[in-house]
This record gives sequence, C-alpha cells and structure tokens, in this order.
Amino acid sequence: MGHHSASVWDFRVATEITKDWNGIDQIVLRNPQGASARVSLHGAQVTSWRNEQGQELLFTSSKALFKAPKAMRGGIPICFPQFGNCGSLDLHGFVRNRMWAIDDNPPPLPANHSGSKTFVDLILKSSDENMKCWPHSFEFRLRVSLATDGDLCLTSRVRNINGKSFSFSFAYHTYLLVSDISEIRIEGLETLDYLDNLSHKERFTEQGDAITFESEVDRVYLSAPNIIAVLDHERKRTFLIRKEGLPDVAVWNPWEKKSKAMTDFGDDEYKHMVCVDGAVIEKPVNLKAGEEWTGKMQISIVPSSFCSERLGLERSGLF
Ligand SMILES: O=P(O)(O)OC[C@H]1O[C@H](O)[C@H](O)[C@@H](O)[C@@H]1O
Repeated sequence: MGHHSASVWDFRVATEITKDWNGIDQIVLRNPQGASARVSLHGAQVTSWRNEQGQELLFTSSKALFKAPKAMRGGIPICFPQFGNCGSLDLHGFVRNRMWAIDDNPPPLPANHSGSKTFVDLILKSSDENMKCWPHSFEFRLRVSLATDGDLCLTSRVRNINGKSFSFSFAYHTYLLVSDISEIRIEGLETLDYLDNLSHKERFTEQGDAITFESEVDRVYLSAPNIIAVLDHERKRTFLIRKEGLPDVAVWNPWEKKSKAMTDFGDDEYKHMVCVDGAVIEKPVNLKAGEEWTGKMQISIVPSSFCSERLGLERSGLF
C-alpha cells in the first residue's frame, strides 16, 4: 500500500465527520483509548479536545457566537498572516474566518510529525477575496493529530507560491480550560523579555519565578523555551506545551472589566480560561518564492506532581 492510500485508510477508521454549529463539516478524531478532538472546516479551528475520561481540556465560552464568518470564542483559532493588531488586517488576520478544505493528498511530513494514525489534513489556498486585503499567493496546510497517549498536535505548513517574498506573523490562539485563573501558574517564561499589549507593546523583563494572574494580562513573551508548562493545582494536572518553529508565546486573560465588555464571553468566564499561544510575532517569518515554513505545537496533560522535574530534564535535553 502506498503512502497516500495508507493515510486515507487511517483517516477513515479514526475519524467521522459531523456538522458544527453552522452546519459546516467538523472532523472528529478519536484514538483507541477514547480521547477525542474536533476540528471545524470553518477556520480549521480545533473546537474541542477531550481526554480518555471524556473531560474537556479546551475552553469554549457559553456566550460564543456560533455564527460564520466570525471565529468562535474558544478552542484553538489560527492567527495568520497577522497576530493581533500589529498590521493593517483585521485582528488576528483572516484565515480563522475562512472555509478550509480537507487535503486528500498532502505532501508527506517528516516521521516525527506524523507518528499518530489519528489525524486530519486541512488546506486553505489564497483566494481572490483575501488577495484584496493581502496580495500574496500561499498554501496553508494544517495537520491536526491525536496521539495514542492523547496528546494534541498541530502542524502548520505555509508555502509561498508567489513570485515575490512575503512576511507574516502567526499564533495558535490556544484557550486552555483551567479550574481557577488565580490558582494557576505558567513555568518556562520567567526571566524572559515580553511586549506588553497593555502598555503600547513596551518591552519589559519578567521578574517573577512563574507567571501568576491577579489582573488582566496581554503579553508576548519573546524567544521562549520550546517547552512550557501551565500548572493547574486544583485539577492536579499540568498542560505541557511543546513547540517548534514558534519562538514567541502570547499569554492572555481579559480579567473582569474586559470580560464584561466582550459580547461573546461570559462576565465570569475569565476565571476558567487562559490563552497560551505558540506564536511567531516579534520577528515575522519572511518566506521567499517557493519556500515553506513549518510551525508545530503539541499539548500533553501530565499529573502536576510529575511536572517540574520532567520540565527541567526536558530542557536540559536529558529526557
Ligand atoms: O477577541 P479576539 O480577536 O479573539 O482576540 C482576543 C485577544 O487575543 C490576543 O491574546 C490579543 O493579544 C488580545 O489583545 C486579544 O484581545
């Protein structure tokens, strides 16, 4: 069996297609242990990720407006070719508001990107519509896979099929579900420089031992290590986020006042979410004609007790 037919076969056994809230196709990935993930063709947005016990791990707002073309508030929307308001495009760019297609014949990925049999490949090609606001031809391929141990893995490949080079910024805008924002901490970003979106993107150096939350946070941590941890004491679990090709980490919690101002977000929901995004923001990617960029993010869940030690070992390359 050739590579292509093998991937189609795997795709059929490991997935089903349902409809999302707008009647748009949504792919359900399930691994043999019962973990699952859902990916909508609208925006290629991961809308759910559940562990073997069926517990949801990503945040979705109860006030989310399930109405195309807007991205739904929660899950993992993709920010491209612009993060935030750092360019002339709509906030976070346009691909999160576009219809993607299933890519039946994706170019092969290196073995370490495609170890799981449970995956789906999506594709978005530049269209006349986006050429009006962003005059560049590209192909954006996203593979979402669910490993046997339940890890969620997203691999983005952006190819420049233009005659000229173009630049972009990017983020996996990842809404993690947490028990209580005041009780969580992020390890791996301490001592880094960050740009503070709440102070006109001014640059500061992180002083704390870990990031904790007691007010609004909207920052881009620069040149972060390739593994960071979000510790949730109450649930006794930790999200480990591994990333490749994604130097920066955006961290966002709107806190009380901004939550009340957002129509698609409950007043108290800031207590149960934090966005921790593998991203490329400070130094945009520059792709020459014919070149391809890859950005990979993998999220695992581990018991909290196990985490700090493992984090240290992984960083020192011993794990
Ligand atoms: O409301 P959205 O367009 O989804 O953006 C939500 C948030 O995303 C990022 O974290 C930005 O840094 C924030 O400034 C923004 O408010």
